[in-house]
This record gives sequence, structure tokens and C-alpha cells, in this order.
Amino acid sequence: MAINNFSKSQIVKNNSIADHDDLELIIHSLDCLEDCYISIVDATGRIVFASKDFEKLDGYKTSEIIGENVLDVYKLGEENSVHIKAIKEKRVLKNTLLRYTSASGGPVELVMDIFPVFTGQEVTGSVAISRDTSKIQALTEIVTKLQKALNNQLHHQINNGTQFCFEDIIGSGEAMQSVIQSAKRMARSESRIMILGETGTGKELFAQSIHNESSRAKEPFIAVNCSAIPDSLLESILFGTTKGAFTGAENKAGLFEEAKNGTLFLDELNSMSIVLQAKLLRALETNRIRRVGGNQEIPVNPRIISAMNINPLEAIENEKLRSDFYYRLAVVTLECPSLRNRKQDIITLSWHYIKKYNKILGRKIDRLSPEVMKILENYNWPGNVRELSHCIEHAMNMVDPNDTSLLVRHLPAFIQENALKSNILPIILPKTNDFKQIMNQVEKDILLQALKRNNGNMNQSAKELGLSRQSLFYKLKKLNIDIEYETHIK
Ligand SMILES: Nc1ncnc2c1ncn2[C@@H]1O[C@H](COP(=O)(O)OP(=O)(O)OP(=O)(O)O)[C@@H](O)[C@H]1O
Repeated sequence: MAINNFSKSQIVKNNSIADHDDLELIIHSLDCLEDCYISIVDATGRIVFASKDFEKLDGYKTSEIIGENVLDVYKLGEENSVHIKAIKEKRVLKNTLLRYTSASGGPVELVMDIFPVFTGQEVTGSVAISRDTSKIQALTEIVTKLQKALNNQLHHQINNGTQFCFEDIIGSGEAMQSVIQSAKRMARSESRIMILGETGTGKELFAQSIHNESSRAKEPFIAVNCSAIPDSLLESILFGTTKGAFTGAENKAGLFEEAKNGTLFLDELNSMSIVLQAKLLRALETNRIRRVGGNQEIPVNPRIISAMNINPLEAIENEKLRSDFYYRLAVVTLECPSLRNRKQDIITLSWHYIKKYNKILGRKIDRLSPEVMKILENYNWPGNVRELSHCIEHAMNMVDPNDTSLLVRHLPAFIQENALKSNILPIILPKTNDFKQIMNQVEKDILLQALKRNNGNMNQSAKELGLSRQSLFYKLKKLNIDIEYETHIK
């Protein structure tokens, strides 16, 4: 690879080398230069050198980032920048993982060794030698897929009824990581779990993952959506029936029995009637059930995981939920955060679904426009991850097979309209130092966004902008704006 004028001997001579191990590490890193990228920043975090190959990796042009601050370029907080950390802590950081966003919004992951540069006692900068993890990851992905296929085969053989495990949960932000850690701890115990969260936040995904991580993994996982089934039927489904209990009734085991020593997942528990809650409470207290129409008590042993998408305390207050029933089931609780409260995961999840639909629909999208990123991050996602997946599926159906960028016009109309109404379409400044050109662009964007918000209506747009109709006409003419062409959202 090209490392410009930066030679191996220059780096090795660098007086940051604290001990023999570091020296070995640098020499080892330099020996694998084919797979390495080098970056150097000064003590203030200003980038003074970045090897040319970075451009291919993350899309930031070397010529444009030299002289810029590393935090600004890679949109990192101080705590996340490994360069700044090495400078502040005055120590070498080895094999440190750094995740950031490429110029086109995709994820980049590097493993870095960072060496502070000393002049006397003072740290005057740091040198990082980085390796792209995607090659390692590609291999890991293959191995993981093989493992999963093997697992699935096993699951099918033992028919445990699940599709997901913890590895399928996407969310590197603190909120999601903390829920995953709690869920893993819960998987190791036998306590009943209540999973709370809005619709589409992944409650069933967590329930399945907990089951697969628990000692019950080889037993069945049985899910029942309490809102989808009328009460009388739900009782027979859960407890089973005895021949003659009602016309057509047969001797049949219910889900409590079918779940055996596995997990019974009661989804949308809040939809269950108060009467059925009382019957279920008895079963939960005794770990015994009676089939509908039967006299015999049958011992049962599934672990119960339940889920609700409303606030349980409000449901108790409104007498929709018995408190004794709730507390029997909510021995431990897990809260799935809504997507709007973990914005940092929105783009990662979007890329997950883009990759999925690239494969399914034969598309080749490898770039999200900055406007799309901003819109996705600012939308409030009432349907959470499920809604995001539908949004990307829609967009991927709208792109042409040769398109490589996902643009605003590909998004569902209501999301475009929402962005316009909430005025969050960003103004993208031209890359120039020409002040007049920048101001023209700003003026043009403001006029166009007002026109789009008002469906091209000149009077309303002028009113909103505080201009006379004539001034608006004059400005549109001066800026050479073709309204019909340009008010289609780009
Ligand atoms: N963190 C996540 N990572 C990957 N996929 C996710 C995540 N959260 C949710 N999903 C996906 O979103 C969809 C909805 O998830 P799930 O059915 O588990 O949500 P839910 O909270 O149980 O919804 P509901 O309350 O409507 O039943 C599924 O396709 C699931 O795989």
C-alpha cells in the first residue's frame, strides 16, 4: 500500500516507543503493511497524516481531512476517539476496536494500535496503525452462519420453535447493550420474566433468545398471542380440553402441557380478560392445570415469559390487569427501549435491512444520502424496528436495479411528508469557499422547502416566508429555480 512519504524507519525511530514489546508490535504491524492503514494526529487532535488507502475504506478524502480535527471528521465523542485517549492517557493502546461511520453512512470497524508521540515529557501527537476487521468479519460471518445453520438443524430436529438467538439482536448503543446483558443474566435463572416495550421493539426476539440461552433450550418454545384469540378459545388453547366438555371437544393437551419443560411465551398479556387472568393465576400459583371440562389436576413446568406493550401500572389502575396476576408474572422485568430512544442504532439497523434486501431484490445500494440518514434518525418510529424494516423494504422496492444510493424520494410518502412538515430536511452546503455561492444555495433550499411544504402554492409559500408574492417570484427567477422540476423531493 502507499504510505506516501512516511517510511518504516521514521516510525520505528519515533520516540514514543516505551518498551521492547511495543517495538515488536510496531514492527509486526509494519510488516503487515499490506493490510494496514496509518493515521497521525497532533496533540490537539488535528489530523496531520492519513494513508491514502483510507479513502477506499471509509470514503473520506485524504486531501480534505488533513488539518481537520479527528473528532469532527469521524463524528466521534472524545471518549470514543482512540487517538485522543492515547494522547490523554499517555500510553500505548493495543488491539483497540474503533467503530465509526463512513462518509456514506455505512459502518466501519477497525482494530487499532495507537502510539503516543513524546517530545521529552510532552505528548505531541499519536500514530495509529489500523487493520480493517471486515476481512476477519467476513470469515467470522461465514463461520457464524454455518454454526447457525447447524443450530437450526438441531433446533428443527428437536423442534424448539424459535428463530432467533442473542447474536441476531442488533444494537451496539448503551441502551440495547445493557438490556442484552440483563437478558443474558435472566436466561441463567428460572424466574418468570415480564418483557415490557412498545410494539416492534423486539420483545419476542428477546423471549426466544433467552430461551435459547437457557438450560431449557432443547425443550419447546411456544408462543401465544393473547390478543389474537377470543377468551373462551384461549382458555382451551392454554389448558387443553376433555372429551365432551363442549360440542366437538376432544381430549387434547393445551399449551401449558405442550411446552413441557420449555418456555411458554404469553404475548400481549394485557389483552387477556380479568376472568381468564384469575384462572391463569391459579395455575401459576400451583403449577398445575385442569383441562377445560376435566377434573384431574395435571402438573406443568414451563417457564413463563410474558410481554406487554402498555404501561402495566396504568393497566392495573384502569382495572384491565389484576395486580396479583401481574406480580406473579413480573418476578423480573426487562424493558425493550423504543427506537427513538436509541437513535444511534437506527443507521446500523437500516444497513442490516438494506443488505438483506440487496440480496433478496438483487439491488446494489451501498450509500445512504445524508438527507435520508437525517430523516431516519429524526422520525419517531411509533412501530419501532418493525416499522423501520418495512420502511427500508419499501425504499428498496423503489430503487432501480442500477441505483447505488438510497435517496429521499425512495422513502414511503408519509415519511417524506413528515420530514417536510417537521422541517428537518437539511440544507446541504456546496463544497466551496465562495460565500456568494453558499448563500445562494441556502436561499434556494429555504425557498424550495417552503414550496414543497405548501405543495408549490406561491401565495402560501410567500406568506410563510414573510415575502410578497412578487419578491418570491423575483428570487426564484434570480436563482434560476425550475419549480416544477425541483419541488419533487430529491
Ligand atoms: N434489536 C433488534 N435487532 C434486530 N431485529 C430486531 C430488533 N428488534 C426488533 N427486531 C425485528 O423487528 C421485528 C419485530 O420484533 P418483535 O416481534 O420481537 O417485536 P415485539 O416487541 O414482540 O412486537 P409486538 O409487541 O408487536 O408483538 C422482528 O422482525 C424482529 O426480528
